[in-house]
Amino acid sequence: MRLEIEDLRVRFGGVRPLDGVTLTFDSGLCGLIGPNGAGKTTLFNVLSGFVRPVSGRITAGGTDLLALAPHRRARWGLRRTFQQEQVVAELSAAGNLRLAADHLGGPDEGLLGFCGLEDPARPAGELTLLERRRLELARALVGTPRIVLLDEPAAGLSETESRALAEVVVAVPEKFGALVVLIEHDVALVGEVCATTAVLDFGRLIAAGPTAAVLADERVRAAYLGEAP
Ligand SMILES: Nc1ncnc2c1ncn2[C@@H]1O[C@H](COP(=O)(O)OP(=O)(O)OP(=O)(O)O)[C@@H](O)[C@H]1O
Repeated sequence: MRLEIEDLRVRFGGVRPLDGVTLTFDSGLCGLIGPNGAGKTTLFNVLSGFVRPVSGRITAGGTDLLALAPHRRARWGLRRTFQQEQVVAELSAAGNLRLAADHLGGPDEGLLGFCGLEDPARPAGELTLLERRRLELARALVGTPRIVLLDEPAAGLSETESRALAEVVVAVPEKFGALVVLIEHDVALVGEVCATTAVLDFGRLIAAGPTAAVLADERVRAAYLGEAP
């Protein structure tokens, strides 16, 4: 599933969170990194339809994504998670999944198990942070996901927990045939799990390609890792 973004521009008053971004995500698990305020979440918001760009084109597997209303993008197979938790504490894990599946089809019997949640009956409010993140991921995989946007799913998790969650994330592209874009602050984790990575800085793309080369790029080190070029 190829996602092509062309000359994308977003303005919030005088702020330009995306300032002419052209970028292709090809397939598999792709990293999206950059300093705070670089425009990563805004890009997800444009892709999922929460923010309308002033100009640009987005084509996903040949479909003009911007021409589709947000709910039609979801039905088409666009999924995302948010930085703020979406799970309902009073509902069971399975109940949360059913809620997400209401308009999107499914849920698949094995989805919670695939995400590492063994007890579908447990209320979400009793789950650990890692388990809730597993549930958020499961919610983003209901129906037929074609593009899955994950906005810092490992935020607040320990290193061990992040790796445990990443184990599931890396298995998503093959299992579902979906493109996964992962926003992640832990650059080491991105280096471990993402074959390709794109870097935003001040609303512009400063590097993209094979992750190892991108992380070694001088502009990336200067902008993102705080090292002098
Ligand atoms: N609704 C909004 N109104 C005005 N400015 C906004 C709005 N949303 C985001 N911004 C600004 O747009 C820029 C990009 O923000 P965005 O959240 O996309 O960055 P980010 O790369 O996801 O950052 P972080 O890593 O901190 O989540 C920032 O300068 C932010 O303050």
